Amino acid sequence: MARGIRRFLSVALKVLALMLALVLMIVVIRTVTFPSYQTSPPECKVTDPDFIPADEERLARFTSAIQFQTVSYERGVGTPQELAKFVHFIQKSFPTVHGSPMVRRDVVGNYSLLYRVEGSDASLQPYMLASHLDVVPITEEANWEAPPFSGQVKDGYIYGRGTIDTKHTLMGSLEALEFLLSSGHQPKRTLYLAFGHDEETHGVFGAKVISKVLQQRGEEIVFILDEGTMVVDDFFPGVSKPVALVSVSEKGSLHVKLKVQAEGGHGSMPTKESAIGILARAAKKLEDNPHPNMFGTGPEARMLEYVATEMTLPYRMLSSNLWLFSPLVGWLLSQTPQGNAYARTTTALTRFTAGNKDNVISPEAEAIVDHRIHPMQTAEEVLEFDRKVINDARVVLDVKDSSSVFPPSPISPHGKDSPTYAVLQKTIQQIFPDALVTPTFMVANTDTRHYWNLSSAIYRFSPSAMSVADLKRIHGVNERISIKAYEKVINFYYHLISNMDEPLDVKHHGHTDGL
Ligand SMILES: CCCCCCCC/C=C\CCCCCCCC(=O)N[C@@H](Cc1ccccc1)C(=O)O
Ligand SMILES: [Zn+2]
Ligand SMILES: [Zn+2]
Repeated sequence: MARGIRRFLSVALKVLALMLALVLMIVVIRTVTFPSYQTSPPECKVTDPDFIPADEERLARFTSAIQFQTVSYERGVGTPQELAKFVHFIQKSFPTVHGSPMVRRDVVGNYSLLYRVEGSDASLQPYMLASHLDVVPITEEANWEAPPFSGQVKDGYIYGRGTIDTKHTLMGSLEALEFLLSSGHQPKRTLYLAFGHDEETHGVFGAKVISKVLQQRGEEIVFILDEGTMVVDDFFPGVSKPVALVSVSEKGSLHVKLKVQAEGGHGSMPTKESAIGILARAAKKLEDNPHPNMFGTGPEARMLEYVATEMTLPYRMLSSNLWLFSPLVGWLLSQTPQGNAYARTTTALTRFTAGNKDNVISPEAEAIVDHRIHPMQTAEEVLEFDRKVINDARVVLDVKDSSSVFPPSPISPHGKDSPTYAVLQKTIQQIFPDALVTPTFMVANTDTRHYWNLSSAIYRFSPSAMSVADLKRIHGVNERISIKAYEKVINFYYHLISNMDEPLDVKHHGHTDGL
């Protein structure tokens, strides 16, 4: 009997050792042979003579744009007078764009702008560059190094709300178009510029209406480029080069309203539990029980695979073997707020409302939870998960409103077989020759959710470089962009518009990516 067990154990150990050796062999082979998704940068770089300098005039136009306080507060609550002034300023600042017979400009939904620049070849499908006119409100004004609507230049940086979200892309694309049209150039392919005025409050009066207008015109857009992820200097341990993150998809959204109604009364004679206490416990449970780590089940894995061959050995091994190491990489990512946003559906408690008097027990309390849904999850699954975690019938969970719930976006074509991704990659490499380029998804949302019906190739990329630490300036304190970075923004659009004069085809570089 004992001999039988010994024999069984010995065989089992041998099988285990064999399996381990096999796994190790696969890991090593994949690490060594993993395909490179990177191509060498094209010849033409930003130092070419046909380069638009951010001279005094262009800089002055940009800093003036920052001075318009085009704040969106809530759905339908914004700053109409500031928007009207900003729209007028744009018209005055780009006389060639606004005077050209090739350009049709429509004001949509009172303040949003839609430009159509007629291409010389009507057989080519148009493309569209999108941005937005509005900005989020100011927080912690006292902590800003320069007043938030000043556009002040300090140590080579322009400070102000909107400098990176996203008046830089709005003004940069207009500067590029103004330059091109002033030099007598007519693009071959028709180009739209679309600037919504309420992106920061769901875009229902701006981008949604622009989308309807384009749909009524029967437009099919070959690709759309909106604000989005950017070139990140310190992307991931083991990658020394900057990485240009092109978002080919976007997380879904679900804002959940939690509501508790309980007995109110005199503050001197409290019952055991209050609406505030019940709601606070429920909210804390949600914070303490995050949604499952789903790294590796969606398009986020591509983000690391595309740069795997450029990583130092240990990280290269992990990224080229996500079939095995996804749980470990997912855990590593979840250690920072930015990485965690790629790994799972996030849960943010953003509002908590209750009570209006120091000595009155509030009979009700409400909170809002802002979920951004991982591409492999649905809003229904997220709501169900929350209900189970809270497990308290006194807490009523509801979708806040219809505009705050939408699924993860479709995934746009990417990789070397996608001509639209390829033209973006080429343009990025012209402006950021050191950067690696990789697809990813957006962890925040953009106006593009209103454009899904117009194009199957929607990209979200802001052509400026920053460190991961600088990401908190977006919607935060001391939002800023360097003059050099703004210059690159202008030249990115200039090169992109020029590149779009060439036929959209695929250059066969590197290896097949199998996508
Ligand atoms: C491996 C880790 C690498 C980390 C790299 C991080 C890369 C950069 C990630 C994110 C970039 C953020 C881009 C910011 C764009 C902002 C767009 C925006 O703010 N949209 C609003 C729209 C909205 C949604 C809900 C209610 C109102 C408005 C948003 O998403 O909040
Ligand atoms: Zn934005
Ligand atoms: Zn924003």
